[in-house]
Amino acid sequence: MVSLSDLQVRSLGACTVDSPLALYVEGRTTNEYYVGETDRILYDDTLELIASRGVPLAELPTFESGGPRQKIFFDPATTKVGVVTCGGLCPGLNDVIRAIVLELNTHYGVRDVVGFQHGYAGLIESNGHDVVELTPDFVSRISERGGTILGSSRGAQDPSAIVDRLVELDIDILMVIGGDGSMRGAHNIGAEIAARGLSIGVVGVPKTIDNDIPHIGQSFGFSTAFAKAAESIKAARVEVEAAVGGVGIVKVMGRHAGFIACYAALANHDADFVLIPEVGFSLDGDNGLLALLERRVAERGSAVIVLAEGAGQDLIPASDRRDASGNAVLGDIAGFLREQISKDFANRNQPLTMRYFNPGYAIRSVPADASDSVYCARLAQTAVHAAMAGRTDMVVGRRRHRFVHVPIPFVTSGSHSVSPDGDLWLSVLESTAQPFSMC
Ligand SMILES: Nc1ncnc2c1ncn2[C@@H]1O[C@H](COP(=O)(O)OP(=O)(O)OP(=O)(O)O)[C@@H](O)[C@H]1O
Ligand SMILES: O=P(O)(O)OC[C@H]1O[C@](O)(CO)[C@@H](O)[C@@H]1O
Ligand SMILES: [Mg+2]
Repeated sequence: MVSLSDLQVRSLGACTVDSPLALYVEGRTTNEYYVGETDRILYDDTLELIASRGVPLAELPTFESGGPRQKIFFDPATTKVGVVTCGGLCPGLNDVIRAIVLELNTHYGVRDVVGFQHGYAGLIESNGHDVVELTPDFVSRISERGGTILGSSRGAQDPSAIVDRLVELDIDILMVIGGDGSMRGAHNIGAEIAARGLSIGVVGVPKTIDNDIPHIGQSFGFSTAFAKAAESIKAARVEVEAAVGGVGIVKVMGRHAGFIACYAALANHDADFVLIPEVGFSLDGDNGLLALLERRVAERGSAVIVLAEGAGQDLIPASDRRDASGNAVLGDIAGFLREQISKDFANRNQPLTMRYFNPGYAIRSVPADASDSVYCARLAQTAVHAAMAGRTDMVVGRRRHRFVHVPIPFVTSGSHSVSPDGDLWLSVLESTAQPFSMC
């Protein structure tokens, strides 16, 4: 059960420096669009949930609000900030970098901003990666490009060596743009900083096209990524409708969470089946995928399956392979399904035209769309406000339209996934007309 103490954000110390942004917030109190500095944002969103806690108002779990403060911890004239991007690519990484640099420069007057190349590896001196000066000019057009101008990487790095490097370079704030693994790394760096009694802030902007980081609302780039995946589903629909016995399989990313598959399928209602890691399915039996597929092709002439890469892993031999960061390398469920479906149609002498689409990296290497660009900029601005106010070991998020600060240990204590009992999965079932249980 979440408690207020889980949501307390760590601070480097008292805020005693006048913020250059003080005028913007002077005299403002909480309203529909703004949350006052001393006010907090509710974790629960229904009366019943709140009432069920049975605690006084002041003890309800609540988040610290994001946004500029009147007083800040760091003196902008002497503050140096480092930025790093880690893990897989995601639309909007460059938008976040750009907005961090511009917010620091334009509003706070922080001139000293540097970028570390290729993730945490760039913070290990012996790796020999250059430290890049991030100026407003340098970042002005970068959001037009996909990827990250800083590069990224996976793989473990020693937090002690990273803190040595931060100290050597006089960094006051490290901004980490990365996924769950990166945030675990950021927490370890923050712990090493605290153990040495240093005043270096570590603030994260969570990144994941899988949308699997909990408590932050929707992650940036997710919407761009699923829109791109939806293009392949549309193409699959066109292909299978023109074929005899057309069956399309569209495999999309989603190691442990099926959000991309669900949203991409819902985007244009072109899917007949959506298979995700959170909901098991069988191949055989009256309610198994093969029988259902056979019936759907008989009824409608064709079918499209949207497949998250992490779905149906229990149907194929388990692999103990891991990537450099320790993430499980998944088995090839798409290859397995193609083979099984082909065999099944052949056994029944039913014509089959299989069309396989794997949009793969194409959905995460594109630039952010306009909506995601706005979201990236606002998350980055919120992260800068938090960092300048001395907050540390935290990430920014947006819950029910309010920007919030979330402690890193809270976001890394679990993961966000599609609930089989939730309204998103119900929408998918309604859209595809696939049965509630395929087992
Ligand atoms: N448990 C952990 N503890 C400390 N550092 C970690 C941990 N997991 C990952 N990291 C570090 O964070 C960086 C990125 O991690 P990872 O490759 O898992 O990607 P990620 O941040 O989770 O992004 P995504 O999974 O969305 O691509 C790597 O340098 C890795 O060493
Ligand atoms: O090939 P890479 O870079 O390890 O990334 C693959 C993984 O990255 C993710 O997109 C998360 O960033 C997963 O969905 C996917 O399995
Ligand atoms: Mg991850």
